[in-house]
Amino acid sequence: MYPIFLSISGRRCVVIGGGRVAERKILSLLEAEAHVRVISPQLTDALTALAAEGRIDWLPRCFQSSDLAEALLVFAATDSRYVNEAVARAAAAGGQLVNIADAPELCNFQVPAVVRQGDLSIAVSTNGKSPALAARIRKQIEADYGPEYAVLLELLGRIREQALAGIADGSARRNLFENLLHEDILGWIRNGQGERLRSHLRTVLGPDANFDFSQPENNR
Ligand SMILES: C[C@@]1(CC(=O)O)c2cc3[nH]c(cc4nc(cc5[nH]c(cc(n2)[C@H]1CCC(=O)O)[C@@](C)(CC(=O)O)[C@@H]5CCC(=O)O)C(CC(=O)O)=C4CCC(=O)O)c(CCC(=O)O)c3CC(=O)O
Ligand SMILES: NC(=O)C1=CN([C@@H]2O[C@H](COP(=O)(O)OP(=O)(O)OC[C@H]3O[C@@H](n4cnc5c(N)ncnc54)[C@H](O)[C@@H]3O)[C@@H](O)[C@H]2O)C=CC1
Repeated sequence: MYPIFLSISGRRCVVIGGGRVAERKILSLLEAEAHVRVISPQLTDALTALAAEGRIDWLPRCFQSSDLAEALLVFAATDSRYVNEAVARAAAAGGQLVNIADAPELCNFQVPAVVRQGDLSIAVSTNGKSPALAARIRKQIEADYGPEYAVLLELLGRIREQALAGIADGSARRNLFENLLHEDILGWIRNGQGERLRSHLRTVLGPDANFDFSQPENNR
């Protein structure tokens, strides 16, 4: 398996089945701003509400192979092995990316367990050997990666954008990015030591740096 982070905003994703597993997949697709179409005779209450609000398209019927047209990603999450296999075959015929809920061997992509803090994402895969272990590891990681990572990334992202535009020398830029990551920087953010953080940034960026230092403190 080759790990990537995919931009699916505004892209059509088709989910066959509307039960508990389909619901979990659909909620994460909506978080990524996908255009979700669900094909299933029945939906969970949460999915029924999303369909009523127009946040997902619902075709209240059984799967037909023509349903996969224009889908970037295809998910089969029915309780019928036979239907899920038919979805896998139709997707393979169209060369599409497909996830089959009850058959890891028919998936050409699997959904990882994910920890998020702002722009930081940490994804865990067990290659289908134990989703329960993936979920356990996700919870352990979550305990170690608090909101200070989101604040730090927001800050580093802004500094990096300015450095990419303003510092022509690549090795000088790399040194700067390394030096920014002081071993105590997360602690300063976590503990609200804004003055200590700003003084470090001034040291690394230089006294003349024209940079707005306000965000990390406000974000706490
Ligand atoms: C191959 C894969 C395909 C895919 O779905 O992409 C797949 C397949 C199957 N899952 C099954 C069972 C469970 N799946 C979960 C939960 C999650 N499953 C997810 C991913 C994946 N599941 C992919 C592999 C990822 C990997 O291993 O790294 C997560 C990470 C992501 C997500 O789905 O969003 C999400 C946790 C999210 C989180 O908590 O962070 C739980 C726990 C629960 O429900 O709480 C159980 C019950 C406990 C257990 O069985 O371990 C079964 C057997 C069904 C049966 O018994 O019949 C199959 C089919 C089979 O194995 O044959
Ligand atoms: N990949 C994963 O993370 C997990 C996968 N599973 C597997 O996922 C499958 C689904 O599990 P649940 O969501 O709990 O089942 P469920 O019984 O809650 O939902 C099944 C859904 O499939 C729909 N359906 C049935 N036939 C259909 C057809 N011909 N066309 C379209 N939709 C159809 C039903 O209307 C229902 O909405 C099971 O095979 C289960 O073993 C279970 C747990 C986790």
